[in-house]
Amino acid sequence: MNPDSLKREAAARAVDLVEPGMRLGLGTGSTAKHFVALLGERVRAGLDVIGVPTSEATRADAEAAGIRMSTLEETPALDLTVDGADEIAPDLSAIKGGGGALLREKIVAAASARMVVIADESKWVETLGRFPLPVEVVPFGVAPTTIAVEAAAVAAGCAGRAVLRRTREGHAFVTDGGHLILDLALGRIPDPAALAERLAAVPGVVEHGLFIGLVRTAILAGSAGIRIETARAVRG
Ligand SMILES: O=C[C@H](O)[C@H](O)[C@H](O)COP(=O)(O)O
Repeated sequence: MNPDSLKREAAARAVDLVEPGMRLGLGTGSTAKHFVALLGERVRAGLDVIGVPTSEATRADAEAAGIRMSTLEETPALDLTVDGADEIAPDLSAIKGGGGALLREKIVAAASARMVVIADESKWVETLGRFPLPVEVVPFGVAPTTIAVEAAAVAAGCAGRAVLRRTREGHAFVTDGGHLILDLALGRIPDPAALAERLAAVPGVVEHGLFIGLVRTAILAGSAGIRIETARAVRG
């Protein structure tokens, strides 16, 4: 099965978790896109749910699929968020933000009683860090912020270059919130919690793509079928 079919399999399993009346956080990326499409099919067949999108791209997809949309202002507490991930470790800590949506994704996930990550099995890793960690920063002072982000990594026991994300056309990539993304290539993150704390303390950093203690369930699709991993204890 090709990776896109696996993503769809994982998304289909997550749709089975949706119950009538649920307030849903809708993730961003190629895997979450399958979830939105499949959810749309259920909605058009009569399922009543409300969705809060994690990006403008997802908002457009969800609206096109016929899903009733809301905002966190109108609906500040959500029942379930289903989103993709760039890497997931055995403790269900994750790296997100490959599509640049990490800030809204984290806000939506934190407002949800439950976060489920859907992915093909290639995203499962023993240790986070092979995927460059996205760090969302304000444009003002991006040069010193970049230096401080690299120093934060060293202080947290890892090291690597932070590179400004660019579009294919060579322009700086700008997030839905009007910020920039630094991709921090570390190879391996021995202590994600320590790195998260260090990055959060850097002036100019808006958010980082380490999701720690947020993911409750990971639905992983592989050639041998679906595997479900559940966090033992999250958020105390
Ligand atoms: O910013 C993007 C998100 O965090 C995505 O959920 C993540 O990059 C995974 O995307 P995909 O399902 O396309 O691999």
